[in-house]
Amino acid sequence: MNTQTPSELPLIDFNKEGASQSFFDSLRTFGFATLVNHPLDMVRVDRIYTSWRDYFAAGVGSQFVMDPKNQDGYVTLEQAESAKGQVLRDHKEYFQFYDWGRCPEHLKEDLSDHFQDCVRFSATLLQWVASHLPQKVAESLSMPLEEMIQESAQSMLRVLHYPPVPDGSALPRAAAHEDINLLTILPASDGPGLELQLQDGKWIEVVNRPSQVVVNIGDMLQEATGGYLRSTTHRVAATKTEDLRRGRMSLPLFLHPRPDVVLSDRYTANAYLQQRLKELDVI
Ligand SMILES: O=C(O)CCC(=O)C(=O)O
Ligand SMILES: [Fe+2]
Repeated sequence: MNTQTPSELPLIDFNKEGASQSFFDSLRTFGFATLVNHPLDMVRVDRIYTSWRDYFAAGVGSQFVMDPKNQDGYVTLEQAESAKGQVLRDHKEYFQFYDWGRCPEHLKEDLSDHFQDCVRFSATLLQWVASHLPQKVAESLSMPLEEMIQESAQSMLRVLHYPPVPDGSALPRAAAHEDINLLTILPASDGPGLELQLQDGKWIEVVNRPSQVVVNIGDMLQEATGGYLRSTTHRVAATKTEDLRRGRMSLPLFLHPRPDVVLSDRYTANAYLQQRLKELDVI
């Protein structure tokens, strides 16, 4: 029997019979799954990239600077997080959008519509995950997975801009890290660079197809399933100079449970999040 992990992510058709099983298997093997024919509007995603690229280029007004208490708003290159254990900051700027949070009026409709679509889509994906968990793991959950996100004000959409990296510089775009949340919904970026780490330590490319959406497991889902579903280390690491000379946009939706949701004997979602934000030095 070949027990080696395959080295390429399968491309899963969201509407095909058996999609939920393929999705689950891919998450279990890679911590990542790639879907096509999904319900997200990719024309809108492209529009978001174009309008936000212009918005960042023009300079973000001080009224939108990130508020450390609420976490909504714009984070500058100088304030950007560094991945856990890293010294260098990631070379990125971003805007953290919550459905209750601040947003420039002319950019709000697309962002808000995309946010709502992602949350609806995620509920289906969480049902898919739940339907394939071994009984013992399913029974250990404090509540059904899709209930954990109902009425959650914590889910966050991040409009990310990685500016061109100067030739010869070693600035990381996004250094190796794991996501904190339950699931991350990542529609295709406008350029390559995303890589994930297999369990044997090898890095593989997450091929960037314009129509796809990538879904990955975050640490909270790992915690809630007692490690049955693992959150996978990933990074944005363009290696070609021509890619680094170009900026890059991406739009991850970090799906969070309500703060009071019990993830495990050790953590509520809120206790977990506060601990991780402290480690990242953002609070
Ligand atoms: O930009 C990307 O493609 C991925 C970003 C990412 O992993 C993150 O922001 O957590
Ligand atoms: Fe990530």
